[in-house]
Amino acid sequence: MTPREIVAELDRYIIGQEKAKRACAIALRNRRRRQQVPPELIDEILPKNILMIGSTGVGKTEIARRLAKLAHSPFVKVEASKFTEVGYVGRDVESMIRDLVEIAINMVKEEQAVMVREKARERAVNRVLDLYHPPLRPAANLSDEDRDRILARHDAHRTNLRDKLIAGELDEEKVKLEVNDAQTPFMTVFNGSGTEEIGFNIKDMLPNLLGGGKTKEKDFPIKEALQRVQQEEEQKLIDMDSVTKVALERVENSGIVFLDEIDKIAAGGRQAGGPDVSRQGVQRDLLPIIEGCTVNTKYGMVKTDHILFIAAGAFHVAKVSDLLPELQGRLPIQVDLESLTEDDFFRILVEPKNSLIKQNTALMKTEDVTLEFTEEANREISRIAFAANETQENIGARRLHAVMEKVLEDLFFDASEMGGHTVVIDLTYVQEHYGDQSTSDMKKYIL
Ligand SMILES: Nc1ncnc2c1ncn2[C@@H]1O[C@H](COP(=O)(O)OP(=O)(O)OP(=O)(O)O)[C@@H](O)[C@H]1O
Repeated sequence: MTPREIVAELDRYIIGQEKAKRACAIALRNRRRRQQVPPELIDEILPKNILMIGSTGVGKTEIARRLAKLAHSPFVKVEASKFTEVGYVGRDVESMIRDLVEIAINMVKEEQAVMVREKARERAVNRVLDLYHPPLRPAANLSDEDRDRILARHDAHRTNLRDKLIAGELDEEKVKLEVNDAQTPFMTVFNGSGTEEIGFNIKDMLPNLLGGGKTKEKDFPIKEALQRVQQEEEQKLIDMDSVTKVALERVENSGIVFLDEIDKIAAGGRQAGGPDVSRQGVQRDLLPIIEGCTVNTKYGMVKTDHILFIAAGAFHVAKVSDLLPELQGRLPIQVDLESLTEDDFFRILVEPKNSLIKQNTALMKTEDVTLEFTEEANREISRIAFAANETQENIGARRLHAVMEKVLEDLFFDASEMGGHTVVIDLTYVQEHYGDQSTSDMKKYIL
């Protein structure tokens, strides 16, 4: 996609923040451009990583996440303040690459699962049918004629059952499945790096010790049995070697890491606590990863050269210049995100493809309740959210979620008994349902 197309696509979800959207679109395109230049030049061209500066809830993560979705990129969001310098107890910075790989593995596995789903479903139907009505083994002393006749009848019956099974008519019938009887003990292994991987490996190595080898039979309704067996068959059909290969390639060539709260590891960023030296240590550890190095993961080595890093922070206390100059250099594209206005709130409420209004309307539809918001109601919700941010903590557009939840609380409670009705959320509805003195007389609003 060209930067223009990327921005147009981002516009469908994110209101305003034009500069940030442009910067991200350019960075994404430049990564591709850099991958295509002659190899001897690649090292000369610094990757164009981004630093987004803006308060909480103004769309920083949303832009990065949407960008990743557009590019089908593995995406991970990590908080820089959670890291500790190598050699100290806690998460080391390389773990973000391991997390990214894990995400990519799941992503590719899911894609492959979709491709083998039909085949897995067919196998699951056959297996569950065998359990429900096993194939017949006629007695050996029968004449050929009798055997053929019995088999034909049995087959016809099975075909009939098969159709019923597929049609869901046998969903409530029971079959026995073997299930793993493992009671995996809760175990945490602390060490400086990659805690999660060590826990995992021990489990792999010593399945019997952890009861992983034992199975027992259990009754399941056919509907659930089908799902379980299908999942099992999907796992069998998925080629893990190819999943790993594709996932590693995808991380290296199109991975995106969103490094939030980068300001908290800057010198002068008071919130993080701890001495400035340790925060500087984390910054130093970040340098090689952002610049391009090789990280060892349990799936293999990963080169970080082409991973796109988007760092973000509010920089209310610390300043960008408090970051190590080398780190600033690795984040050459710096963009300020604007604070959102009341009008932005209104647009965020209604315009995006996944806007809160659309989400809640869809939720209500599942109860056969039609929800209609009037423009005045949306204006009022935006006004309340904006005012709350002024008087309380400013949490950006997240405030809209909080206000909306409160406004719709009664409705969410009652909706299950209101099927077939239309509810109009107008100005008075919002005013009456927001705030502690909500006078929840729903009847007035039901059409
Ligand atoms: N400009 C915007 N357009 C549309 N939705 C937005 C915008 N800004 C924020 N939102 C919505 O608000 C919520 C929070 O936004 P987001 O996660 O991007 O915050 P952020 O700026 O990354 O803050 P933080 O650094 O605290 O994570 C999201 O659900 C998002 O949908």
